[in-house]
Amino acid sequence: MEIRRPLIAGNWKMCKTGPEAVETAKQLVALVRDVTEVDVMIAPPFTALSPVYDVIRESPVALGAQNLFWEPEGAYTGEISVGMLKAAGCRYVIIGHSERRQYFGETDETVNRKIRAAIRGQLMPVLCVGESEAERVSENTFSVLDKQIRNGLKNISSGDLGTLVIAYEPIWAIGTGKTASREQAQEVHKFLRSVIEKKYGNLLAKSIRIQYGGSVKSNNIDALMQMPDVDGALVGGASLDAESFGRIVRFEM
Ligand SMILES: O=C[C@H](O)COP(=O)(O)O
Repeated sequence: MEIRRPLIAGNWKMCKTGPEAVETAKQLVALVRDVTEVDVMIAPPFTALSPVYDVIRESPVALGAQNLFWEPEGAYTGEISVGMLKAAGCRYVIIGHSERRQYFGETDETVNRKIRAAIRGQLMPVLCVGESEAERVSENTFSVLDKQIRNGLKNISSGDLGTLVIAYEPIWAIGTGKTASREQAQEVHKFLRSVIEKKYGNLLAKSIRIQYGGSVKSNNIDALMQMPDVDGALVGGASLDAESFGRIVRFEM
């Protein structure tokens, strides 16, 4: 039986100071207070995690972080551990976003270490994968994604995969206004599910949630969510405004 609870997540990237994030979180809570059928998550910058948690703790909105470091503590200037994220109220953590791969040198190997640290610390990892425009044009989309998933999930057993979410974010669609068509998204999500099936079996493949990300807006979410293998969205720009993100959370099928 395939019952996957949709997960709509807002990645606020390097936007909003603490007070600005608190204000948006308050507006969002008022808009989605009665939402019960969808999991909602927002990932503000590190500096806003604790104050935002104070606003959302009694609401359906869960807190996520945008990154972590795999060591528990020590001399790692500028890094944040799983324990710190949990103490700040986080339940989710986004790992391997293409911006981190592109600008901060993250590789499949570091992504894998971060995923394993999140699982060890009982944070729900959102593993981001996606192909560039050149990789799509040269028809390498599937091989690129296959490699990102297999390397990202190296040495992770099926027992550990339970809470992991995959976010498919084609790089050419991020912040460009160029959304993948719902058919393109479905084709890739189905492929990703088949990769999980080969590695972990049918049951896990059917239960794992796969989000789409890349220029998701209030006017395209409904079409995307109608596709059978699209289980939610990882939203950037359109999640910065509570009204527009609230509408995305209330997608219509
Ligand atoms: O994590 C979110 C994605 O990078 C999508 O960003 P976007 O909705 O601004 O295109």
